[in-house]
Amino acid sequence: MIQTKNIDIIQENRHVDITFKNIIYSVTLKDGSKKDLLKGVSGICKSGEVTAILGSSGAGKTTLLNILSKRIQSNKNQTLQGEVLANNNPYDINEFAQFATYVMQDDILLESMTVKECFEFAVNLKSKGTQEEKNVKINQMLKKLRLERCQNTFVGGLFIKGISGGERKRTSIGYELISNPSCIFLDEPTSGLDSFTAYSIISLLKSYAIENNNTVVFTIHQPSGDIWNMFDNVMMLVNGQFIYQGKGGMNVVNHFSSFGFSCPIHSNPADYLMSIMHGESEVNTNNYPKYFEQYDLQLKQKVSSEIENSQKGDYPHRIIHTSLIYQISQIALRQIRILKRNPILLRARLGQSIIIALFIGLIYLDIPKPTEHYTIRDINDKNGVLFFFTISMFMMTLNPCMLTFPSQKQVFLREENSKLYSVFPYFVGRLVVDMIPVIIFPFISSCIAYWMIGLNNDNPGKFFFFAFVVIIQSMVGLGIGYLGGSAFSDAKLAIAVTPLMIMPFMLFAGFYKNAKDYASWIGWIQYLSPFKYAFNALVHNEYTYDGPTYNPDPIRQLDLDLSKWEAVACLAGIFGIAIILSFMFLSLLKKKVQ
Ligand SMILES: Nc1ncnc2c1ncn2[C@@H]1O[C@H](COP(=O)(O)OP(=O)(O)OP(=O)(O)O)[C@@H](O)[C@H]1O
Repeated sequence: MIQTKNIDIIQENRHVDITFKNIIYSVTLKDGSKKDLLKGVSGICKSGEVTAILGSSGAGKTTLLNILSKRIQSNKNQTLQGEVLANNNPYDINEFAQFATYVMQDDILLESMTVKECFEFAVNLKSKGTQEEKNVKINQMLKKLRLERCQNTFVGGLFIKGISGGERKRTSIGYELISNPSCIFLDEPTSGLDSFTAYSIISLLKSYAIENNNTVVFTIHQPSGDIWNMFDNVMMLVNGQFIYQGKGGMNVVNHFSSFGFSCPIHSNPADYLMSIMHGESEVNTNNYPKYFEQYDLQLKQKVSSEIENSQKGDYPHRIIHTSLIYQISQIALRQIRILKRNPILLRARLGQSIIIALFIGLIYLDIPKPTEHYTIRDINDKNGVLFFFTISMFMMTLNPCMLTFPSQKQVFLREENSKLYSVFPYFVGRLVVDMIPVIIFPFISSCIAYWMIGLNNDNPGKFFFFAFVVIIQSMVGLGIGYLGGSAFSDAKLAIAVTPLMIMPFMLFAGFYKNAKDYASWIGWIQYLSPFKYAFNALVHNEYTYDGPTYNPDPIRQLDLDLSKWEAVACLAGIFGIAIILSFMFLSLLKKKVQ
């Protein structure tokens, strides 16, 4: 056992043979019928080899890869039978992460991180050694993947211009390879890339397989001749069944020519085989029974004996326990970077806080105090501005949160799946950093508007309590943003629905209608409204003067019964509940994705 300051690692034999026996996977469709996606397939992916899973579109390649990486399990809509083993031992999704990693087809990376920072993040959380050793690893990976030139360029995305598609794919692969897993599974690592980049990626994977006897398995659509020659092991799927499995190169060609399907000279074997495999042509589908028959006759037995002779023993256990504090600090540091690198968003929020505060201040400029000549309209104005503050501060936090939380959620799911960290540190690391603007901006707005409006200045405590309530109300906006972002699996739905769901609670704040006047069948909703509690706290703070107060007493008129601290406690409670629920949804979502 090797101990480092932050990490515990147990490492044993690196070699892993993945075997699977008689995998039958079927799903129940919407109309209640059953569809068999894999029909009893068995096979082996050996260590030190590159295994390519080929097949026409919809043949079941990704499904097989997902089953091997334990992302598919039986549930009420799908049944999975058969065995998947690593060195003859069963494993689950958590054990999978101890010796293997999965690179999805979509490159899910944070757009405002540079290539090098992505590697640093992964290496810090999933690798042992001193910082110097880690730096060496990072530089080696950058060199291997030919990413040195763009190492300090942002990954980029919708809002930030970044690296090219090929560089992005290599970054995604490097992000997983840097922790040096024994097995790597990749879903279509070459899709959308030019032939040279595709070739360089497959040759990198080939050398990764050879170097340490690692196991490399990927799905691929239409490999070029050069790429085809690099496959050690080829699996070909048609309609959820194998038509070939065994050594690559000429062995595949020879197998098909043995029963009359000879590849024309000068043709790329992969192109030829795809042409006799795809299901669009009736000639092909008529030939499928022949392919299956020949597989059973010539290859099935060989595959079975290879499975029998596969490596036995334990698979490597790379148990990595970085401390919770370390994980939180890494996530928080990354969040700070993201925050700093979205200056437009930050400046927009700052501008918004100042402009809204000035605007409110000018509209409600110098409302007369109880000692001055005032009218009932002045009290109404004051109620209005206090209520408007509770809404604007809430929405100013909710909106940016709704914009960023769902997109980062995908990154979280990917990284959690790779066991870089768990839900709790992610949550805390993010929350701590997201709270910074939530505290600063409402405070700035309060500083400007409070004095312009001429709110209660009996003592400095009045202003600070006002700012405090406004900040907690913003925190509730953040909590609800987190809740919406984690409860809906679809980001667009979350952005569209969450603000709409919030609107009715504004009606129950006790401003538009007196708190005592709601019908009993619906009045209970007010107790769930953060606007009620924030408004209640602000009203109590404002209308409790040391000297004479307004007449009639606005607190009595509004029937807001809670004391200011009781209201603050309820507000903080809503924030706490929103955060806990959001944490639970994120944990559930994680399980669902697996
Ligand atoms: N949960 C599901 N419910 C219904 N059908 C499904 C489900 N998952 C996959 N399929 C269907 O199963 C078939 C195999 O899907 P899979 O994604 O494995 O194909 P593939 O070989 O990877 O195809 P492609 O190369 O186009 O990505 C497809 O027809 C797909 O539509």
